[in-house]
Amino acid sequence: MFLQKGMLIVLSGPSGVGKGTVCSLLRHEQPDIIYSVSATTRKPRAGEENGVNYFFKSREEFEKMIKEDQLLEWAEYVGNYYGTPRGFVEQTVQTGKDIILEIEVQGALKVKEKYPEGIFIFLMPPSLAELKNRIIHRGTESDESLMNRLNAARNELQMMKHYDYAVVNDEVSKAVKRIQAIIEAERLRKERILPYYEQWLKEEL
Ligand SMILES: Nc1ncnc2c1ncn2[C@@H]1O[C@H](COP(=O)(O)OP(=O)(O)OP(=O)(O)O)[C@@H](O)[C@H]1O
Ligand SMILES: Nc1nc2c(ncn2[C@@H]2O[C@H](COP(=O)(O)O)[C@@H](O)[C@H]2O)c(=O)[nH]1
Repeated sequence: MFLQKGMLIVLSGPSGVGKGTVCSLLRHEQPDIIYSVSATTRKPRAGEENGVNYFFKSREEFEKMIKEDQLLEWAEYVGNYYGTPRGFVEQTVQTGKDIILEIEVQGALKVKEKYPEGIFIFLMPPSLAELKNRIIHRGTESDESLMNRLNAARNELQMMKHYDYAVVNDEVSKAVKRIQAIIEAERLRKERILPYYEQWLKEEL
């Protein structure tokens, strides 16, 4: 647990919904937001770079990170570990900058337990059939991984109720605009409304 200065934003949702795609455009549109790079034991996909897309680790290295409490959250997802390096997130919010974590649902709910002041956004597919199309057309998964990811998606969709916001990714640019509206509203609440509210409570009537 750490004292919040910048906002911690969690973007989560089932595999293939478009979290990475939406985050790339958001990153372009909103360069003031910092992106957390996760650690994983998954093998790199073509074009992925260590330290840019993920910090790629062996299972032993990842388990050492868990033991040394280096991760803010971690989860085992369809056979691999994924986790958020704690130090970078803590330093970023301490310096007053907003950070976004693009993570799956089990990990997001762990962050919510530790850090309920975070902003939790669930990215939804227009339909399950479209979700399946998107993972297939990405062309990165084996048949087994595809089935595992779709099975996980059914459970993950039920966890949507634990999030602050649900955003449909029908069109990438529209989804990004919705997320930007959420971030703007949350910034206004935090910077312009909460400080006055605390002041009013101290006033003598
Ligand atoms: N709004 C959209 N309409 C059509 N296709 C989309 C849309 N958003 C993303 N896609 C496509 O869907 C596929 C999955 O997107 P992406 O890799 O961003 O998903 P993800 O949620 O990050 O997946 P994972 O959790 O597995 O990393 C990609 O091929 C991407 O181009
Ligand atoms: N709990 C966490 N989940 C993470 C993290 N980084 C990424 N992810 C999620 O894992 C799945 C699979 O990712 P893929 O790159 O293999 O397709 C996806 O939902 C990611 O968002 C993390 O640090 N913690």
